[in-house]
Amino acid sequence: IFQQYFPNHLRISIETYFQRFFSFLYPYIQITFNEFTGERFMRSEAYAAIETYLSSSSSAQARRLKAEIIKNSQSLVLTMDDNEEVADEFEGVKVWWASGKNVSKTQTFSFQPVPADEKRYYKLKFHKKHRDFITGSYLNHVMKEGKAIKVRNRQRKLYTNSGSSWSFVPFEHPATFQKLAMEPEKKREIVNDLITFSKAEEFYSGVGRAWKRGYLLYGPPGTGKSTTVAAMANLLGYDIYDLELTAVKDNTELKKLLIATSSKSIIVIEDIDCSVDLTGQRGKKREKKDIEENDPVQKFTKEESESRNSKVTLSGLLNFIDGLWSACGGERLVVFTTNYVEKLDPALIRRGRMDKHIELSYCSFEAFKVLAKNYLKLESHYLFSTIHSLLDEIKITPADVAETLMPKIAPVDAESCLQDLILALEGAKKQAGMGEMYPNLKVLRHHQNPEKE
Ligand SMILES: Nc1ncnc2c1ncn2[C@@H]1O[C@H](COP(=O)(O)OP(=O)(O)OP(=O)(O)O)[C@@H](O)[C@H]1O
Ligand SMILES: [Mg+2]
Repeated sequence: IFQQYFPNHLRISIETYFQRFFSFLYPYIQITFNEFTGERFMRSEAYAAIETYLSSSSSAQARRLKAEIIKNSQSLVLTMDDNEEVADEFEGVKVWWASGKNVSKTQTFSFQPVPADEKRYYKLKFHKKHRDFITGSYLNHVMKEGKAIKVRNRQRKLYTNSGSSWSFVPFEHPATFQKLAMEPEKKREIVNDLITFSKAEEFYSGVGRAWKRGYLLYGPPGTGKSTTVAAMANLLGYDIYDLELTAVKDNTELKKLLIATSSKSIIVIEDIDCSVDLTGQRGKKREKKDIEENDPVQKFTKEESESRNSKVTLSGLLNFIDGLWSACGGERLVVFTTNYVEKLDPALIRRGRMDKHIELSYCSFEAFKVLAKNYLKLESHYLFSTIHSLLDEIKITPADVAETLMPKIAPVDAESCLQDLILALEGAKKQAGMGEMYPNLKVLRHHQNPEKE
């Protein structure tokens, strides 16, 4: 009726006045965040951040939810369904979020049903007196929090290098510091160091250093070096880049790999002493240093040609650790593990490159108690005192202790496991004694049955 009886120009001005009048009375402001903006196939970053941000409050408030599987089919995430509304409060200001979708049918002729083109959006509604606060601090908070939740929820990855690129599998190692057999004091120190590092972005930029930290884990085989790396990744929620140096062609490829790593990650080089020929390279490095003092240009060309036709060198590795870091931002840990710390070049492990040196050693009684609790659910036992005095005398790795404590029959018989451990320790003690008496005698290890010896 309105369209029929009012002339066109009158209709437009009535509509405009009506809208003005309405917005004068209506005290709220709305902002729409569309899922797709501009390029049809680029999902809006803001929309994704809002979706994750709202997933926590919406699962408590909304009546209709959408479920989605993330983390490699392991956990469900709930977000609000279309046309739902949830309220949120930030620093005492209340806002409302509503979800919705616009459906536009595509006009193509086909016998098969064409899926409708759905455009989802979130609408934010707030009182107009909070305009500056909402468009400033509140939306910043939403974006930041949304991204942080996404990082927490993501499936973490374990990368390995193949050629000059990384390939990955989901990282699902269950190791935690809680379960790690180590003196409590040392454990606390490492955990504090890691957490301080992960929160120290401002400190690092304040003192003008790249946000990275180097750890050197050393100790005999089976003392938990690799397990500690996994526990570090789990504690901080980082990805792991397991760098196999022997598979890297040259220094250039090493740099390429480095640049391709992401922020919030641990770059591990296991058994660093076996990866590069450090003694050989040290000689070369000295020679190079002499040249450098005499003729910098000649030194440069020599290094260039060396890096092009040889394998990874010590100097390449050193550049890898500190040369390029400042260029690619973000937090990173570099971890080296080795069985022979004394074999390493001092240049490689000086402070500033490897900031923290952690020795992982044979199993102490404190460490044993953690293992007994993990494997046998034992807090105390009358055999503990015997084990305590044996552990003070005998060097045995946590891996060997863990092996004796592994349940071999069901139901678990804790006492027989502890007896096994005592036998193993006594066997080792006997061996050590024989070794002292006959230093040239090679004794085979029979942990389970020392009588055989
Ligand atoms: N400190 C520890 N706490 C708990 N478990 C441990 C510890 N040390 C070793 N283990 C157990 O022993 C096994 C071997 O440990 P891990 O691979 O971490 O040793 P490693 O020090 O990396 O040895 P390698 O030098 O041979 O690489 C692990 O599966 C783990 O279960
Ligand atoms: Mg290891």
